[in-house]
Amino acid sequence: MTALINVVGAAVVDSLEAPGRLLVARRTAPPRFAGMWEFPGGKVERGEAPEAALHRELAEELGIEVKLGRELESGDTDGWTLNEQASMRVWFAEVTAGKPAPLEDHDELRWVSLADHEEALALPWIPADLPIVRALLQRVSTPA
Ligand SMILES: Nc1nc2c([nH]c(=O)n2[C@H]2C[C@H](O)[C@@H](COP(=O)(O)OP(=O)(O)OP(=O)(O)O)O2)c(=O)[nH]1
Repeated sequence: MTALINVVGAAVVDSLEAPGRLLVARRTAPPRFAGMWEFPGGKVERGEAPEAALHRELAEELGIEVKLGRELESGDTDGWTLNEQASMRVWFAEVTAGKPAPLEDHDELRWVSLADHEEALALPWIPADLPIVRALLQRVSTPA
């Protein structure tokens, strides 16, 4: 699929080398997504590289700088399908500066276990994110 809207998201983990926890964020808007959990990130702007968009969104929304790790491959160059119009590419990331805070678009951040899959899966995620979360949990429990 060729997405009209390109979204980028971060799987912020405590350590890229040995991920044990994942940082998840609860949205405040729009109403259909408010209260649901997601990967922090947002839309890529015209002329912007996806990785640059992700750094920008993480600085704006959480006040952090990150080092990006590998991409969570979806099998599609556009990334993971969110709906008929939008796809999201997701990268692993580790905080290099700042302490994550819900500055914009979120009212709660939470570090969840990557070992106890139920902790992450029990959250009310944006429904389109669930296959991504499952793939991520699978990915981190399978050594490269
Ligand atoms: N950031 C993010 N957006 C997601 C996820 N899952 C999902 O379906 N989406 C959708 C929600 C939105 O329709 C779209 C991303 O839009 P956004 O509102 O986060 O983008 P943005 O920060 O650039 O904000 P704006 O341009 O709408 O003001 O992708 C996810 O895990 N993270």
